[in-house]
Amino acid sequence: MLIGVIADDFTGASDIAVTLASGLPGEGGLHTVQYPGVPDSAAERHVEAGVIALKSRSLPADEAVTQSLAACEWLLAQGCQQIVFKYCSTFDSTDKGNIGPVLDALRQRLAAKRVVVCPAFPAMGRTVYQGHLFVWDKLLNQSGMEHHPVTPMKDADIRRVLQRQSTTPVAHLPWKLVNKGNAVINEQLTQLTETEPQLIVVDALHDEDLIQLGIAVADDRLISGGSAIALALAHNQIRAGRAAGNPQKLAPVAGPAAILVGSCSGATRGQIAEHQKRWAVKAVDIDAVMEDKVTPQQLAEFVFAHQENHPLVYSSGTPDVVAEIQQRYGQQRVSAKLDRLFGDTAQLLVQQGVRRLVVGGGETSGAVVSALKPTSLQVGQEIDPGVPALLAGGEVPVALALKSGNFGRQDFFAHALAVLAGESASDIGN
Ligand SMILES: Nc1ncnc2c1ncn2[C@@H]1O[C@H](COP(=O)(O)OP(=O)(O)O)[C@@H](O)[C@H]1O
Ligand SMILES: O=C(O)[C@@H](O)C(=O)COP(=O)(O)O
Repeated sequence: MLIGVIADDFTGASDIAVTLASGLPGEGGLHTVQYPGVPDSAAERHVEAGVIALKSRSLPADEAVTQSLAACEWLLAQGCQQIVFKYCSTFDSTDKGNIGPVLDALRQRLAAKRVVVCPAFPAMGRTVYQGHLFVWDKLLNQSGMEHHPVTPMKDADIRRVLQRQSTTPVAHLPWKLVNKGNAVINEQLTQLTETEPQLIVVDALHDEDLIQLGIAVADDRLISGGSAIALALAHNQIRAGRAAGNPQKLAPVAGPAAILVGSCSGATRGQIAEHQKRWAVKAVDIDAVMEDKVTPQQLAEFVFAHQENHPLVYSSGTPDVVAEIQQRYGQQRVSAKLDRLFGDTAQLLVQQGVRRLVVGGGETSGAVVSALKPTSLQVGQEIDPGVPALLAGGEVPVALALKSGNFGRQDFFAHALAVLAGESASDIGN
């Protein structure tokens, strides 16, 4: 294994996995496998990039650190020369962690003097300029992320957000220097860290900035960012003659399907509304969930009764509704109950024959995949930016798509089911 990634959630893991598997256009990528949690045995020899998906974004910081260090040890034992810590392109975290504490711990473990921090993902409108994170034309704290149910983002200055979480000094590399290309970036990163280690927030507006940054840090032991930090990482390995850039293909999976959605983002709520115009949709009643009155069996019955209509089950609510529910029951209790319900439902659905599963939301995806317990996920074609088709091996293969809350076209859910089955969008009546 050449490159090892520690991802703080499951959708983020598949986002960076497809970036590594795709590589730069015309060059090919790395043979990439996503692991749900730290594996208890060695990776297969042909794996060039291993992405460990943790559900650490919402854990207390000390637990996130312990899990991230365990992931790092396993990746090092597989031979990785470079470790990437992948967090969200909207830098999802709280003042108590977890990005800063995990970076501090990994930096010490890997004796890294300079660690780049770049959540930019230009394909999805996330750019970093003057140390501030934008989502399209809005500052992060005015983008809707200020209402996130678990990690509300109320400050767009990534330098300030990170410094509140980290004991390592935070520096900044502005775009006017990034724009000069990889040699200048490399030189600047070294200069900034001459006297002491630093976490360096790097501006990036275009994919090309991230490609130049990726080339500049080719020999860094530890780097960090959103998925676009990996744009040039396959290129670095191919250029060094350590990888050949072979494409990866997954066989399509037919059979019963279900869509489970726990993301409350504006994008996801729009996608649910679009889905509802044509297909079968069921909202779960949160009060009933909190009183244990909603069972996986009920949800499975709905799914199997509507197989012809791409059945979708969701818990998602508007910011007002979410705030009210959280006030009544407590955020952690609500999330724990919903995670459990979606995980148990996914398990039952697969037992009863579901072979294609699309999930909306990072935490929700973590709950679903953890309940299914696949040992690894093969990475296939990109369904939409940042969302690949995945294949959970085992006795019965299950095709998965794990959609980040904020990602995906308007008709994502039906489109993803079609792609997993190897159909074109027109086959589902578009
Ligand atoms: N109606 C609701 N009220 C309160 N919390 C909810 C509701 N529906 C889902 N949640 C919780 O909101 C969180 C959404 O996070 P996640 O699944 O990661 O989505 P995203 O990818 O948009 O961040 C989960 O913890 C989920 O359990
Ligand atoms: O970087 C991103 O935006 C995604 O890869 C990601 O981490 C998604 O997290 P969720 O929005 O919680 O699904």
